[in-house]
Amino acid sequence: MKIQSYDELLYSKHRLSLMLFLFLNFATSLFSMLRLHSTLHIALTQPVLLISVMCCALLIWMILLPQWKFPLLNIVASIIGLLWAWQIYIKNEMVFYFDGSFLLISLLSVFFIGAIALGDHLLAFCLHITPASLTALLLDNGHDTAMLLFIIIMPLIGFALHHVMLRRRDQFTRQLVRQLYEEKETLSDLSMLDPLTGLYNRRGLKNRLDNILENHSGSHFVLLLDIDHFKAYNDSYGHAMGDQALSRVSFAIRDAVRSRDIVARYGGEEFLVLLTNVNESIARKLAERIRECVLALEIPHRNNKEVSTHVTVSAGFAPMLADDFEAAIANADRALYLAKNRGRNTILSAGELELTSLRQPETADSL
Ligand SMILES: Nc1nc2c(ncn2[C@@H]2O[C@H](COP(=O)(O)OP(=O)(O)OP(=O)(O)O)[C@@H](O)[C@H]2O)c(=O)[nH]1
Repeated sequence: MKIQSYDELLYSKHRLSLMLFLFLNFATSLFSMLRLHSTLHIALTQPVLLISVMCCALLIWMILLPQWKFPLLNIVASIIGLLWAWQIYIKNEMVFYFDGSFLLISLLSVFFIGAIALGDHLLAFCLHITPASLTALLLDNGHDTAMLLFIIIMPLIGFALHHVMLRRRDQFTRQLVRQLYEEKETLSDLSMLDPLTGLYNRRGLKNRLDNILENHSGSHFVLLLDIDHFKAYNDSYGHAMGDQALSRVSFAIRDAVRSRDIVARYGGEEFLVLLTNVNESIARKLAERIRECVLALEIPHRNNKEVSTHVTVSAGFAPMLADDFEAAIANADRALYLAKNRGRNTILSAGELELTSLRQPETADSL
């Protein structure tokens, strides 16, 4: 789960709270109307009518437009709180004998709705209960002030504590989600790297390639490099020294190219460099620079005598035409094969390969 989806979860909780709040107020207002008619035979009061119409309209709106964002909880809570305060004021005038119980019951019903629907929303809860609480305290004229204050203050303390706990839990969950997400990213990054050389592996290369093909439309070249006589190197210096040589060569390759080029370990002692936004002459210069840098490492290689006394690489490169990566690799591989045949420590392009194959029939004709 990402932070965004956690926020979406919180938002849907917020939306449900608002819907429950509207429903409870709508039901209470209807109940209040029915009682007024049946027992006291008094006409409908304006605040109750407004509450029922407003709640009903908002509920229908929310049901019909589920995708609509409704950051309305605080506003709706304060408006309905004011309307209930108005209703308490009007109804208080109609109560014949004042014994304080009407105010207590009215206040309790306002708190009851707030407690059920706004338990997780301290501000909305306070906005909802404040008008009714102040109205009840004013109308009470000091008769039952202690009882009213008790009814007001106790839930407030409870909700404030509950709110602090919720905030902590929320912070903890956010931190946990963020941490898990970062760890997932790290693991995903690691799964794209070759542990010995720190270069991209095939998976990482594929990932970067997709990215490049999506965002850069320039001309790209694929360069395949292979360490010369590496089997012989392993045989005479041992596998551990072979690993060290591989690691040093990979650093040299990374250093020789530009930061925007993608360097990957493509096979055991084979490397692939994706040269982005280059023409053939720059691609050749970069390949040549790699060859020189590897040679300049001066890693002794006594079984490479026909080429050098140090570790060398051969390379073949080819343009990536029409974003066809596989075709470019196949062409670069053929050029690499020919570079090996031409004595190693050599660089050849796919273009030169074609020229060579064109010249061969000519040579045959002249013979
Ligand atoms: N030390 C070490 N050796 C490796 C690793 N991966 C591949 N190799 C060795 O690289 C050698 C590749 O040998 P070959 O494919 O025969 O090619 P080569 O000896 O380099 O000869 P040419 O490519 O024709 O110059 C094999 O001996 C593999 O064991 C590795 O991670 N560490």
